Amino acid sequence: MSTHAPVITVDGPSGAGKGTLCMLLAEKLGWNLLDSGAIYRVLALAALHHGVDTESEDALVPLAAHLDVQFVAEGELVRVILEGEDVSDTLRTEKVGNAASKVAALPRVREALLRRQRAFSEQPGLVADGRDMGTVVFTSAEVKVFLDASAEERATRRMNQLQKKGLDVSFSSLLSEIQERDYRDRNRAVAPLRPADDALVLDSTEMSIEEVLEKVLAYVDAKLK
Ligand SMILES: Nc1ncnc2c1ncn2[C@@H]1O[C@H](COP(=O)(O)OP(=O)(O)O)[C@@H](O)[C@H]1O
Ligand SMILES: Nc1ccn([C@@H]2O[C@H](COP(=O)(O)OP(=O)(O)O)[C@@H](O)[C@H]2O)c(=O)n1
Repeated sequence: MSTHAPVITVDGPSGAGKGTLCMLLAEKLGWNLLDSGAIYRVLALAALHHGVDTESEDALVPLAAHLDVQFVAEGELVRVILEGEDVSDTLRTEKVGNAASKVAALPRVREALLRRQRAFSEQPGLVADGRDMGTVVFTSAEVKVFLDASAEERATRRMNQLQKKGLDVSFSSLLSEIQERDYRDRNRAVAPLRPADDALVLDSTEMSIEEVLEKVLAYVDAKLK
């Protein structure tokens, strides 16, 4: 049995900059990284591939328990392999994000994915990105951050991100998708999106990526001392 590894949790809504911050933190500290949203996305995609209803808890639980997924580090990128197929690009679409937030609202589905997420906690430490990392999955984490930003700023960031990939997207449809997903994530009965009582809450609306990283690194230093 391995000794306890320290954990930093970063929770918050879509587009707040969690993935970016977690990647930079993991790189800087040389720690492992858990993108828990990718696990919910993979499950949603597996359901779509197998024609399983994304609202049927009974059908989704066995799929969640037997998910054949691998996360393969490739330089700075992590490739996601589902049932032998590289699904890294498909996974990031809004369609899959939206389906992920539907499967993620089902209590027994969340339960089935808990162990898989906790298994990422290995030496020398873990940076965990999600919605309930600090409130449910790693409640005794040494450092907890809740990263937020206004919905308009998050939709703008997502639009720029998609445009850089050559995708044509409308701001208004992105904003309403983000608002719909926020509402579902914040109001579900199990593991709703909210800051842990002991989390540092950071509103990044007016902050650059560098400013967010600097502030969080200073907080991590102070907490781990
Ligand atoms: N503080 C920030 N200011 C401006 N853009 C940001 C900031 N943080 C992240 N971004 C950009 O916003 C987009 C969404 O960030 P991401 O890390 O994927 O968010 P999340 O994981 O919370 O959904 C990315 O293109 C990223 O480069
Ligand atoms: N720990 C987590 C992570 C994601 N999720 C769900 O999975 C969806 C996709 O998560 P994500 O982190 O990949 O989404 P983005 O923030 O990248 O848009 C979210 O909208 C949540 O509904 C969750 O319920 N719990």
